[in-house]
Amino acid sequence: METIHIQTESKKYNVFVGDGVSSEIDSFLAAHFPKLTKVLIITDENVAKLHLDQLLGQLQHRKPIVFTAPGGEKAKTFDVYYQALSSALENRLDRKSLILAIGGGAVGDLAGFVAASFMRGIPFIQIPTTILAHDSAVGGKVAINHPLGKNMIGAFYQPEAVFYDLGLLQTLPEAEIRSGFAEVIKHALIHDPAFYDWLLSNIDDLNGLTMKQLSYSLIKGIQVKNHFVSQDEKETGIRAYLNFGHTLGHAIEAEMGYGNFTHGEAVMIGMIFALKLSEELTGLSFNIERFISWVQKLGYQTRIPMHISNDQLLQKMKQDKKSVGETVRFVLLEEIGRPNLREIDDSLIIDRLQKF
Ligand SMILES: O=C(O)C(=O)C[C@@H](O)[C@H](O)[C@H](O)COP(=O)(O)O
Repeated sequence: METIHIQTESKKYNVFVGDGVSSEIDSFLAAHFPKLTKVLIITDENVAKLHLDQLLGQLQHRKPIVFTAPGGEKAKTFDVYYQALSSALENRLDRKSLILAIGGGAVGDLAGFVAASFMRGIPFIQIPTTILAHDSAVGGKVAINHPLGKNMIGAFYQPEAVFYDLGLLQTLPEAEIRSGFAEVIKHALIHDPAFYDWLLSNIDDLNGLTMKQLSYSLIKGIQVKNHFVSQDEKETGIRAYLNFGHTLGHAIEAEMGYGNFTHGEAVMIGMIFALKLSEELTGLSFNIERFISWVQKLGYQTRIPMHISNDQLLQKMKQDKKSVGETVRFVLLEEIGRPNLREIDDSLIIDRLQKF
């Protein structure tokens, strides 16, 4: 087992990574929450089928309450958030209760926001079941979506611990692997050129990832994440670099309808667009053609779906949290591992979207 120490301004906690680490949760609860009253598990319908019995088995004596959300981004609506809070109230959770988030990014975001807002905040633990969650489960961004924008209602609220059980990742469908691995590639591009080179030379088939490759990729990604969140928990500065690829990525997701296009696949298109802008505006010297053919081989789409209008995308980008006033800001790269934030004119965005 590998332990990564996360240290933000508000909280220190550990991310435990390894095959079988989720079997340590009960002893963690006993050691750290001796006065624990109730446990609410928040999961989704897909994860529940695959992993819930195994986790319930070890927590049986705590008689956990289970709230099951719909799969994917459909978990991150006002309605589902309200239902989860109602379940916490009806089952009489109190301030000595705890929430366990078992699932991917969407479940973690929902459960974290329920934990942050229930009685003004109760503890929660993340048990990620996807590759994407190496990003979303660490750093404390918790949120639900609004039809006008992704993650628009949320908080910065850190978990007590993250139990990253690699055994739970064995059943991931291909699209989910691709979605999560896009964030791994993002972490390498924004901060770690050596890791990027390693990915390029070692990863050529996302379905054939070995346990060693997977665990190395996740650990490296989490370390990059920690680098940014430990210095800027609330995104007043460098944390925004973690949003590389997300300005256009979030707009594509919103235009496609949440859940109809995976987060990571939208971010991959956003990263390619941002790399092209970087070449032009920051002088980035990078072999984009090689990058594109590598990610195409990994199964990523590299173009914006045809039916989406560029004007609509621009409107969505203006609602991005990085925008200031009406001006859209993109994370660009000066070099691999050297990001910066740039304001980009609407006319340039529209023109480059047309040529993309
Ligand atoms: O943790 C962060 O900070 C990130 O920006 C990570 C992103 O990969 C992640 O998708 C995040 O949820 C998006 O952030 P948002 O602030 O644009 O909602």
